[in-house]
Amino acid sequence: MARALPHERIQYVVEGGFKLSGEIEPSGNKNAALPIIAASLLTDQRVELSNVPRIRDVEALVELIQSVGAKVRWLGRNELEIEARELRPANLDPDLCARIRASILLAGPMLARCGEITLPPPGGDVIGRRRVDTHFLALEQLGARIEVNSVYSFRTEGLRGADVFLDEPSVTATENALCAAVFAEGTTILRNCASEPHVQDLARFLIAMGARIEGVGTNMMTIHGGQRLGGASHRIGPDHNEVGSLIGLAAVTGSEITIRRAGVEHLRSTLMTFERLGIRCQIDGDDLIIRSGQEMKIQPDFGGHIPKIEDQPWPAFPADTMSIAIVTASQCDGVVLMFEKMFESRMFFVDKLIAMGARIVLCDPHRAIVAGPSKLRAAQLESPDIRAGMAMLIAAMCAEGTSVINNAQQIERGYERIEERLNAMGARITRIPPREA
Ligand SMILES: CC(=O)N[C@H]1[C@@H](OP(=O)(O)OP(=O)(O)OC[C@H]2O[C@@H](n3ccc(=O)[nH]c3=O)[C@H](O)[C@@H]2O)O[C@H](CO)[C@@H](O)[C@@H]1O
Ligand SMILES: C=C(OP(=O)(O)O)C(=O)O
Repeated sequence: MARALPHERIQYVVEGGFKLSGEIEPSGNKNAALPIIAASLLTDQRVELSNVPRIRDVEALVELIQSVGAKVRWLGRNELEIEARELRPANLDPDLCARIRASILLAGPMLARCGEITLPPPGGDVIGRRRVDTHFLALEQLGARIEVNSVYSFRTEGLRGADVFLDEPSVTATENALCAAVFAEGTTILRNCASEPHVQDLARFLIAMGARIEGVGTNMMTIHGGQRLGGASHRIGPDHNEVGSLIGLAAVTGSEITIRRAGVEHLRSTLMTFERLGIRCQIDGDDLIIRSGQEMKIQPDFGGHIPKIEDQPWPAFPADTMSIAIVTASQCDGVVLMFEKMFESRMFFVDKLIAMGARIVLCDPHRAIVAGPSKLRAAQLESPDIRAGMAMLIAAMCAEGTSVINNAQQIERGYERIEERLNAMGARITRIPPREA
């Protein structure tokens, strides 16, 4: 049985009102690293991954793949070596599986390599109902039998290609189906699939291992399966949600920063959304420069109508950047409707922003009207999930006084050494307990 990661409780003490300056590079994308680590189980050869974010979700998934027999070694702070010569489809720690959404990503690769796997239900951010139906739909059509009790048992006598229409473009279900399909005999067509940068990154990794995949970056991928996959070296792409968080943070604190290697090709919808809030970033190659003194004026729709910022499946504005857009809008001049269509609990954290002085009306679980700008006061906060936690950190950094963010381990599920990296640019965040050297 894997050694469970401790449930450490972490607090950030944040002194507000300090401007940032300097350069920062986003970490590797959490939601790319997780499926790519899981997909490393598809080969018995050596895989080397770089730019792997050293975050809690990654540490948890690393423990899980070790518990099924993979040999894993950190070669450097962000370099991971994985060798899955022999795998056994057992011994998964239910507590660890329940902590991360990505534990479900073991289904496709383990079905492919071992023909079976039993998984306790996955966890992840508590932001509303998290469906697994699309995973079952896709894997069943690719030849798996699935029994659902208190655990999910997946079994197959042999995966085979199929023409699969996903009932929704689920990110992790697309990733599971992709891993199963590259191993399956024959051709698979995945229709209505997700195409987020992390899905594309996984596909590129699989191609580097020898898979044949067409349509990467679109909502229809064709996979010619059955190739024996080999080892590969792969660099995880930058985290566009972290870039969005840094843009919001720079704007509300009136800072001037440069985000190096920002992965500009994947930022169009993000940049467009911040422009709607009156925040313009300068693109310089793959770097982004956010100047101080942004206009911060919400751009109305034609005719002066109240504009709407809504998340949608890729390539539209990503749902995971919505909480950041909300806190940023609270510091901009004007009114905007924020519309989050996916998770019914993700917006509840706005009550904390309201308590800090933000002018927000939560209309229903999916819609909030934000009227800005408002002066924020320091507060005692509790981070419910990764992105709300980051939004609170941003609020605390532009508030007057010293705030305390409890449950900051949630933030650390997705953002690597964030207090250290922001402090290097002038922030005043104290982590309790301090990090071990
Ligand atoms: C480990 C991992 O990768 N987690 C991500 C993954 O979770 P996860 O894969 O669990 O989320 P899913 O994609 O399955 O679920 C979200 C569903 O809502 C749909 N949808 C999305 C946006 C929108 O505005 N309206 C809408 O209806 C999506 O197309 C999808 O069908 O994808 C989510 C949606 O991007 C992200 O929040 C999570 O961070
Ligand atoms: C919802 C998120 O992650 P997860 O799916 O891993 O819970 C997120 O990254 O914002």
